[in-house]
Amino acid sequence: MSARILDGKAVAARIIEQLAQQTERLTQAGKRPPALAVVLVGEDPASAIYVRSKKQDCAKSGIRSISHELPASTSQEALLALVHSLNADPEVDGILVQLPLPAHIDADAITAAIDPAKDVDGFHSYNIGRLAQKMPTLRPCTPKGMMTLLAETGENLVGKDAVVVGASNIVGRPMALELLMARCTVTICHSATHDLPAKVRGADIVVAAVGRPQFVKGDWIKPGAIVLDVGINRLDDDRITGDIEYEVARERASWITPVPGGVGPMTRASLMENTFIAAGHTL
Ligand SMILES: Nc1nc(=O)c2c([nH]1)NC[C@@H]1CN(c3ccc(C(=O)N[C@@H](CCC(=O)O)C(=O)O)cc3)C=[N+]21
Ligand SMILES: [Mg+2]
Repeated sequence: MSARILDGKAVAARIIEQLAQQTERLTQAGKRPPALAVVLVGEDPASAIYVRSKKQDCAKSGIRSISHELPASTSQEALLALVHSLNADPEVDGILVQLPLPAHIDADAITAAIDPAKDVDGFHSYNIGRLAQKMPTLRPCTPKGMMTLLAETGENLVGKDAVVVGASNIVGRPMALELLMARCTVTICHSATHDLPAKVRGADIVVAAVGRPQFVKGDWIKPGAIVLDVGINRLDDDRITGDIEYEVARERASWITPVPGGVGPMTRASLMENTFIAAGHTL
């Protein structure tokens, strides 16, 4: 069997097209479009590329993007002051501070300073806590995008065994909470997990979010499993590859996300959706 492809790029384009129609209706009704403040500190080339694509997504969605590009030498106090002013600005609905931040800045303190109602990344403890209590508010973008892709499969998720490989605050943990809310039985694996292959072999749904190329081997995949690959690993020749051994995995999976063109574009589409929600609109 060869897996069906979960085409994140196509699904994301459809979501953004629908948001564009919604903005059109808002502006025709005399309302302002949703506004997203994007804060970039320093010159990390990957971050600069991501921020540029987020601005393009805003343009396509009709969202106003407000860009703040600060030097790498920016102090923690100056960045906190910017966050506080964006929190207080009624023209700003969503705030995204691009990660990673320079080492001299405490990223957790910045995340905590963002008004939870404007936290379109869904990283703030309040938003994570709401998700943990199955009363989600703004949901972390990458997990949210993966849940949208799972819905695209049309499969009933209830009772499925899900294995999340990677336990980060921004992907693995919130993805486990999303899958739990969808009534999967969830196992979170991390660097201290014993016999990872056995855990993955039992999974109906596999999520790989470890940030190491081809870390999850294709022959660990249970035949018929749904496979979601969060990895964006840049190779020496500038191509990108996922966390899963794709060529082998796709011969066993029922559905699989490609890299690129899978989870990444869905993260960005979810960010646009969250900006609408933060602006007080329903989708
Ligand atoms: N505050 C904050 N929020 C984030 O959501 C955030 C962040 N910081 N820092 C960096 C990571 C990474 N991330 C990606 C989003 C989309 C793609 C994406 O669209 N990837 C495309 C293209 C990949 C490429 O060619 O480089 C794809 O997978 O097809 C990748 C990576 C968001 N992040
Ligand atoms: Mg995000």
